[in-house]
Amino acid sequence: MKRISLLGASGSIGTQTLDIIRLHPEQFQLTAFSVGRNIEFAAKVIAEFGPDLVSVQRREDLDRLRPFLAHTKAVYGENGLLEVALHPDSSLLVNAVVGSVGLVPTLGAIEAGKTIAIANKETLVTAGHLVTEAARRHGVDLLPVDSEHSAIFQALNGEDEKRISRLILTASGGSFRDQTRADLESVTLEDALKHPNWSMGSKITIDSATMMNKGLEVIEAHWLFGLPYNQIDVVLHKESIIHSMVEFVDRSVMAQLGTPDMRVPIQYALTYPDRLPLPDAKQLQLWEIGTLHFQQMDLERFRCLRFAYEAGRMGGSLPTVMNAANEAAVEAFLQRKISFLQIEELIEQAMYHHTVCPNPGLEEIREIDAAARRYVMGQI
Ligand SMILES: NC(=O)C1=CN([C@@H]2O[C@H](COP(=O)(O)OP(=O)(O)OC[C@H]3O[C@@H](n4cnc5c(N)ncnc54)[C@H](OP(=O)(O)O)[C@@H]3O)[C@@H](O)[C@H]2O)C=CC1
Ligand SMILES: CC(=O)[C@@H](O)[C@H](O)COP(=O)(O)O
Ligand SMILES: [Mn+2]
Repeated sequence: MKRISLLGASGSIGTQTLDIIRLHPEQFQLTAFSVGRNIEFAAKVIAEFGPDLVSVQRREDLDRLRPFLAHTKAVYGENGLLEVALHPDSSLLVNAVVGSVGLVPTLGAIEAGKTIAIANKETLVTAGHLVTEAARRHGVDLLPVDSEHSAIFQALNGEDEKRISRLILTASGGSFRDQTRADLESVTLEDALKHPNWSMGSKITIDSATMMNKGLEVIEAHWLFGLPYNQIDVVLHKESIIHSMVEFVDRSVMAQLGTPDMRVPIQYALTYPDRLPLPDAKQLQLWEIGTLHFQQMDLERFRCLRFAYEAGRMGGSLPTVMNAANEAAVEAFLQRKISFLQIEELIEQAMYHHTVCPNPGLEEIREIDAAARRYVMGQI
């Protein structure tokens, strides 16, 4: 029996993780979980799974949750996320929270020797050097949940990194893949939230539309698989059937395919190195799809992808700034305070304005993250 702590249970990845736990009650048990503001959902999870611990984002929400607690202890805020991650009975942390708020609980769980199933890419982007170094020191596995990284992990199948020549991430192109830059001047929030292939939380859906999602994923791949940026490529593949590829030194390319369904990589991270059936996942029938399309990425059309390569290559605190500026700008777009194209303008300004700190520690990361958010808010 694997006992699981789950951060971000009420989100898109969180609810699908609960589906997997529900599907295999003999394999998995939910020990502790967090939500943000969705208290009704937390009450349902407590009634169904009877976990030991729940964390909510805000202290004032504890009163709303109290009538549903029974034997479940309730905590709140960033310390609450850490307490969930550190629950002594859990051996696995599924980090499905959105944003760099996931960093401290991830580092805490690694230091406590727990396996990490990581969906929360912002944590790896903002402080990949700290997370991977802590995982190495404590002998902890970082198991990818993100579909592209799970695809690479599966295609690698334990091969030594010396035999890899290139990682090839696929990008759907997001909501505006067929629009020109001129078209982007007048797109709306509603348009941006319509992802062609995946149903996901609002922040990542906007990231897909700006192509920042792929930028974050390039940096995530660098940290998870230890390859330099000149060995990480992106190809536009509008069907999202090939989830990513690995090219080996002999030019052989391994790809992982499947119909778009996040429960597949989530379940693989939970069962690794084993596999379990997922009977109601739609079988891939290539004849139904007929044709798969591929296109070279245009880094002027998708400027956020260029920013991410620049931030990743420069390293130090620049990825922290890019990530925090993106989080703040996307939040402002979701609140209709800025236009779609202002997201990338604000990120570029924040990166330009920052003096890079070469090897930031946790406290510096937190300060630089907060400063980048303040900078973006000050420009709006
Ligand atoms: N959705 C997907 O298919 C994929 C997602 N990812 C990554 O997984 C992560 C989660 O994405 P997704 O599930 O789509 O996001 P959602 O927005 O659907 O869910 C986010 C979760 O985090 C909680 N949350 C948000 N802010 C805070 C906070 N400050 N403190 C505590 N909890 C908070 C939310 O709580 P509440 O709703 O209760 O307020 C919710 O449970 C992201 O990093 C994303 O990039 C990666 C690959 C695919
Ligand atoms: C499902 C998943 O992993 C998302 O990150 C997805 O990849 C988004 O698609 P694009 O960023 O390629 O549009
Ligand atoms: Mn992805």
